[in-house]
Amino acid sequence: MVARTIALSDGTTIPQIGFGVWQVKPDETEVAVAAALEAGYRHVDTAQMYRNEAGVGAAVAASSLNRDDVYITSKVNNNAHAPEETRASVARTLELLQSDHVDLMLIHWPLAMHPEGFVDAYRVLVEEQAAGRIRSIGVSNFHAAHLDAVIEATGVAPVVNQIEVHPYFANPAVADTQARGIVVQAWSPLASGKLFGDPVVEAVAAEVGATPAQTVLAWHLAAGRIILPKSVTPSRIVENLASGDVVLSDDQIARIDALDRGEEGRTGPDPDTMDWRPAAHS
Ligand SMILES: NC(=O)C1=CN([C@@H]2O[C@H](COP(=O)(O)OP(=O)(O)OC[C@H]3O[C@@H](n4cnc5c(N)ncnc54)[C@H](OP(=O)(O)O)[C@@H]3O)[C@@H](O)[C@H]2O)C=CC1
Ligand SMILES: O=C(O)C(=O)[C@@H](O)[C@H](O)C(=O)CO
Repeated sequence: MVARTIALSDGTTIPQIGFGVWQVKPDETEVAVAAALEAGYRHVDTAQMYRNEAGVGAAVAASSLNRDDVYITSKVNNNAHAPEETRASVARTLELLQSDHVDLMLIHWPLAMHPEGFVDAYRVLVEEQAAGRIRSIGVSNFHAAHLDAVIEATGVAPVVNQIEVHPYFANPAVADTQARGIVVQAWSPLASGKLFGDPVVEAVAAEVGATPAQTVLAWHLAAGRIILPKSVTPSRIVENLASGDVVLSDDQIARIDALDRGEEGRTGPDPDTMDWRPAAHS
């Protein structure tokens, strides 16, 4: 398959298909990421919150690939927005990844009850980028006001905004993000599995001779979004990467677009009310 990359506003590029590892158990992460690298993925999406950065780092280190052949994203945890905590958390991420840099570091959630914290954390990411420990800076679960706050405070625009997007939730934040020249990364691109069995998805999949998962992922790719499908099943890991070869017609894309359920389609928290602070970095 053709390796797809997307150009980011800071002059770097990112593979359009990444391997997501939320809910991959820490002791199963190295095996899952090794399978993904073997299948041909060159982009892994982890987070301090997932407690599996060590498995990602171990898989890359044990592979025959060079560190620079693999694009790794992590995310600052919700309990690390104070500047000294952000700095320490980045250092811990690099230690766990066995690397002197992370390709992309995101602010994971803006947090509804602590509106200033994410701006402080973002300022630290700008410093860490200048020091070479972070190649690119991004955000996650940001709405328009959050995006404007970090851009106004630092003059540095995030290169990506990782948000929930899938056929059941088109997410108005997509347009707000793209209007600022920021690339959208779709989290839960398969709606965490809730799309399987949908008659429209099944019908389009049959028409193009692809699986339902590949069809939904191809729908995202056609819109220019980065996707982060997660699987611990080796055959699905291979199947999902092959979505890059699936081509949908304008009519098929429009039929999948029409599945949007608005806010009812969300599978995860709303960033405007999300205020969860998990336990400290492992
Ligand atoms: N920034 C944020 O706040 C968030 C980021 N994310 C990111 O997005 C990634 C993906 O999100 P996630 O919610 O895990 O959901 P996905 O939409 O990727 O769906 C994953 C689920 O679908 C199943 N699945 C995967 N591929 C197939 C297939 N080809 N056929 C049938 N079933 C399949 C998996 O099962 P199995 O593993 O058993 O094969 C799993 O149950 C995360 O890993 C994380 O990187 C997610 C949530 C929030
Ligand atoms: O996976 C992530 O990155 C998350 O932030 C999620 O765990 C999120 O907190 C959630 O609950 C999604 O349903």
